[in-house]
Amino acid sequence: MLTLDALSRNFNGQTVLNAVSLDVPQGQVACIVGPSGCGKSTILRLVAGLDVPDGGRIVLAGTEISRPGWAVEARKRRLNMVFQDYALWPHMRVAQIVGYGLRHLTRAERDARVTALLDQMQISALADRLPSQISGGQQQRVAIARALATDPDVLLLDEPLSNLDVQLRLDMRMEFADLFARVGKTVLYVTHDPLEACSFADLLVVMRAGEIEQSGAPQDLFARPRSAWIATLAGYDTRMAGHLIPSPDPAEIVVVIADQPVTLPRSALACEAQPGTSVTVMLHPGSIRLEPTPGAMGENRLQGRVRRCLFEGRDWRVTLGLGSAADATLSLMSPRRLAEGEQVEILFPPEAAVVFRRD
Ligand SMILES: Nc1ncnc2c1ncn2[C@@H]1O[C@H](COP(=O)(O)OP(=O)(O)OP(=O)(O)O)[C@@H](O)[C@H]1O
Repeated sequence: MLTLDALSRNFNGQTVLNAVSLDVPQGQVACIVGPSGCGKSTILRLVAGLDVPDGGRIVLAGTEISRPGWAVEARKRRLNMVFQDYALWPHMRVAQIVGYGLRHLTRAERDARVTALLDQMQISALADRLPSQISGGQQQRVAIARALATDPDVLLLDEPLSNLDVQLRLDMRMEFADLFARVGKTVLYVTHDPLEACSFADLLVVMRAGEIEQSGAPQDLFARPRSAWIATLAGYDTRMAGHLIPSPDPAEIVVVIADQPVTLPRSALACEAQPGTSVTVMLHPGSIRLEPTPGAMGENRLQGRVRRCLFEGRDWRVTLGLGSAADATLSLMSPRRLAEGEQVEILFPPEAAVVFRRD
């Protein structure tokens, strides 16, 4: 288990981490996501031993490794880090780079381990190349092979895919999912892309302004985001302003959006709220339909008029205006083009919506 216990860090009087607590069980992959400057890399640097906290402590496998004014040296921690720019030594060959941390072994032992690692990362053919003679994706693999060489308990990765092109990023997500499952290490992975994180995270940790806003299994977090901001990260692109009116059933809420009532389960509401409260109803475009879902019961319906219809490569992204209210819009993906000004009815299942108080 890797434990961050009320970890705090200040720079020049500014709080960059504010009492961050997190448990990552042995062998699990935790992905920290959040906007630039929220403190993600600061956490990695503290865990790596490149920095010391101002408050709290870090415990690895039951042993304290960091607290204010004291830290186990970085090289004595059983962890390795893969940096965003890979930090490969330019004058060394791939096999030398991977074997660098194994100089205490005999030549034969080291060679065998390096061969196995190159094989595992599918870069055996590159053993004699310099970093300048291999691609970004290959450099990435070398950096990971080097990090795995000393068999650390924890692997730290800081935005490892950010320098790769879109297709390679997608391929590497799959590779990471396989690799992490195979090596069984505890992994702390920093990214600003929640969809990248979802591919392989056991635990998704959403940070904002130096604090953890929500953490949990990606599926749970995406199904029940705790704030409108996390819902946006999770792809709930459609935001509709409305207000609550009394509901005849205590298990449900009724929200009026552009004069049209919709009924939702009370569990859709992220906080306590009384009738009259202004709320934002959020939906994933994928859960909004133009035709009734066969067999679905109790779908909500809203009438709207097409404002814009933009082609997005496969489907059309349609923006609808609802009623006369300027702020009541909705976007959905349609397999066919809709004409601007066309009147349409959309449907969505009640359990697809999440609702937040609008302050
Ligand atoms: N050594 C330092 N001295 C002063 N301020 C620092 C230092 N390191 C980080 N900061 C500040 O702390 C805040 C958090 O930085 P951090 O690098 O952890 O953010 P991040 O979430 O990793 O961002 P990014 O996604 O851009 O890498 C930023 O405002 C940054 O400017």
